[in-house]
Amino acid sequence: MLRIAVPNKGSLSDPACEMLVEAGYRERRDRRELVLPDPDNDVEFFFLRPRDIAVYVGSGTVDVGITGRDLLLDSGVDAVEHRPLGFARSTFRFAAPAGEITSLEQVAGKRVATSYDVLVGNYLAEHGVDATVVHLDGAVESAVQLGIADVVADVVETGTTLRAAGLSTFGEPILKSEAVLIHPRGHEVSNGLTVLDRRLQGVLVARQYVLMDYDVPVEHVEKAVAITPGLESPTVSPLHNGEWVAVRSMVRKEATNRVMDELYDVGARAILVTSIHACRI
Ligand SMILES: Nc1ncnc2c1ncn2[C@@H]1O[C@H](COP(=O)(O)OP(=O)(O)OP(=O)(O)O)[C@@H](O)[C@H]1O
Ligand SMILES: O=P(O)(O)OC[C@H]1O[C@H](OP(=O)(O)OP(=O)(O)O)[C@H](O)[C@@H]1O
Ligand SMILES: [Mg+2]
Repeated sequence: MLRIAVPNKGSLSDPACEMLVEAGYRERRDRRELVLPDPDNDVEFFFLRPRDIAVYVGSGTVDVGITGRDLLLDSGVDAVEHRPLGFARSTFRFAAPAGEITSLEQVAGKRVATSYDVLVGNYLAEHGVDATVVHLDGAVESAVQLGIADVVADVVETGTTLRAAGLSTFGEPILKSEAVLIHPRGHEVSNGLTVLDRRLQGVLVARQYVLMDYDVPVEHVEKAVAITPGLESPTVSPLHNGEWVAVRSMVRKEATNRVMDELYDVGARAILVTSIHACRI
């Protein structure tokens, strides 16, 4: 039975649970439930603090987990990323009062407040910057105003929290993060993990693609399929009226309207778009 660690709180928790349900796993009914057996799918879920998940996975006490790339790197444990999961996207950045500190070099000798000491300490060391890391549990944006630090290093999504605290980012992002599926380093990939991974990949593809159907005159079919090449190759079916064919293809969701316009321009008609509920690629 595959043991899977899932965040029980915070930004990662709800989208992780939604993704697992979409992938066909059992749903947690009560947020206080910490262990959820799912014998039908031969897995068992453990709901753990997001920051602890890499520690459990690294120690091999659970087989696989969902956490943030930033949390994985900050944990310093022997676990590796198996697949990015496309949610809880953020950057990890330095910030300081607008105009006061504008480059990484200027961080030398300063105090940097963060909840991610290892991540920040490693980054500073790699860039030859000698600074003091001040550990805080959260709400680090207030650290400068309250005088405990000169700079903060934290998760930035929209930047609203930083702006509200009068801080501006500077330097390159330390990291681009998102939720990731992780497993212990050097671990043989089990059949259970392969199935979980394929299911999650199915959810990602179903979210990223739509199915597009259209009719096109035979003489324009090559131009049309060049616009919708699909993953392998589009399906082209005969129509009762032999001068036309029907085409079905997967198209990236964000390109839907551009592709429909282009198809229309080459003579396609009756262009229909449907969402993909589930898939195995
Ligand atoms: N606003 C956000 N947008 C996207 N991802 C975020 C955001 N805030 C935190 N994260 C991600 O969530 C993970 C942090 O987990 P953490 O336990 O700190 O949750 P949290 O969302 O900060 O909740 P809480 O502060 O209530 O515990 C990291 O991977 C981080 O990148
Ligand atoms: O760029 P934004 O869209 O404003 O989002 C980023 C903020 O979200 C998270 O904070 P959270 O609410 O989890 O509080 P915390 O600092 O206590 O973890 C993160 O730590 C940032 O503070
Ligand atoms: Mg937080």
